[in-house]
Amino acid sequence: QLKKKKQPPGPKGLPILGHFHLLGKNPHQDLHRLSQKHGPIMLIRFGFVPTYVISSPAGAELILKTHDSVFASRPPHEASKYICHEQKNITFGRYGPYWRDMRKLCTLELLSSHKISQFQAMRKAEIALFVRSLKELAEKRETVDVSKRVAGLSADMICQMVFGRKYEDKDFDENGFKAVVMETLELGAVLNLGEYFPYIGMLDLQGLTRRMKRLGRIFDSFLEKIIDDHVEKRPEKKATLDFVDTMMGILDSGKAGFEFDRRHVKAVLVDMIVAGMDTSATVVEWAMSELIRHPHVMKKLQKELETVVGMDQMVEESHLEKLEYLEMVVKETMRIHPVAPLLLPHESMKDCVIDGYPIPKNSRVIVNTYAIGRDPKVWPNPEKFSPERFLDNNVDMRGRDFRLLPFGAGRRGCPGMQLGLIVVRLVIGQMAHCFDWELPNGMLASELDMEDHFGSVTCRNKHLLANPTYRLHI
Ligand code: HEM
Repeated sequence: QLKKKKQPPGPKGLPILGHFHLLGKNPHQDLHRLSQKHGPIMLIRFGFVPTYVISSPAGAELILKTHDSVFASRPPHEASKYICHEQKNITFGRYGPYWRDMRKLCTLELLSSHKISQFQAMRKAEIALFVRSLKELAEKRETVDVSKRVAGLSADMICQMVFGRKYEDKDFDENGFKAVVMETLELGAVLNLGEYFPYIGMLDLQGLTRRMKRLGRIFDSFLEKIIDDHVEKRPEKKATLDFVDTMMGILDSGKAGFEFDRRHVKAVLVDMIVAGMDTSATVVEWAMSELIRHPHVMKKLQKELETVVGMDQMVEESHLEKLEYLEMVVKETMRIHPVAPLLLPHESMKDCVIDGYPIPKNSRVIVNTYAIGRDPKVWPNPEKFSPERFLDNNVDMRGRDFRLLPFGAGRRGCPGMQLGLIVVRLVIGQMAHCFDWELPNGMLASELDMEDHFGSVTCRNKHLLANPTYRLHI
């Protein structure tokens, strides 16, 4: 029956290869351009795998809400196979009882409001250290590598939640902690021909399998060591259990109620580090870039901070609720610069009809939130950075409004959203409150390079450099 229906439009592909050749370094932008020509539901082919690209709020709603249960799986993912014990992680887990149980366990035990609030004091302490070190650089009139500093702060915060301590680069592997996480993110997003052409996969022409196996070994020995350390030092005396303590407690108690051993713990720990670390840092990096490029927006935000927080104290988490303009700045940043512009790939588990078009079982579906965020039919004047567009309209960014989906929506929506939003609002608010920022060497706002670097997390292509000046009265 499906075969009789008309396929969605799409560009002309090459025999066998399909459409690989149409995608360059920033595929979200290439797909955006193609969808402007071919429409909001577009069919392309990577090798033998049909891929449906959705670029409208109505299309996204059909995939992530109306037919959520059909599209809640992930395609095979080589990187997770090697690094996360045969895709036993949540991010790339295939839909099924194991993924459902594990996701529920993480949501309840690791990413709940209760757990997040237990780490509030840690976040406060880390951010105070961060501000102090920026203040020292400001006094010396030094230029700050904002991207690098924010990534460092985010890594310190997530490592303390997950492992109970910070890690210096040298503790991890000779290449450094950050470098290993970055390589994992890169391999997680790379177009891996092996996933599309099984025989080519066996040849490993891109050398990816070799790199993935090596990363898998590095992560594994690092995590084994950490787990052993935790098991040795029983956590009874600890006031706050980190993620390793919590997971090992569940493992020891045998109460998980599903297959749950060290492999599963390790796979999920990789998830938490990789999904939690650079996502939040990248939102902050983009927000600071836009605030520096738009001084009137920065001023308005600082005014709000002056009124709500005051110049004689730093921003606290308890202030966040009242910082409405800050919330609008965060929404506007994620509209124009979604850190996961194509979300993560979804896969259909059954044949389904979407807007009259047949989508067969085992197809890939990509929701292009970058295209939705820049569609003039959805957002008037979409290229303009203007937080005021969210004034008095209650557009939700938490998965209820399909015009703005920085965290996805539905069964596969981001389970770390609450934590991510606290961190990004707190760090952006703090940076704007404590400092004025200027581009270095008299660079004009219009000269700041705003190019994307696509990956599992789509960040700035070039680091953001800026000069801070301290502005608080304490
Ligand atoms: C502001 C920061 C963040 C943003 C913008 C973000 C965004 C996203 C997006 C777009 C997805 C994919 C949704 C889909 O495929 O439909 C996702 C999935 C996920 N995120 Fe986040 N995320 C953030 C922070 C975090 C944090 C802090 C954690 C945990 C520590 C986390 C853990 C996860 C996990 C485990 C998944 C996979 C969910 C699944 O496949 O079931 N994220 N995130």
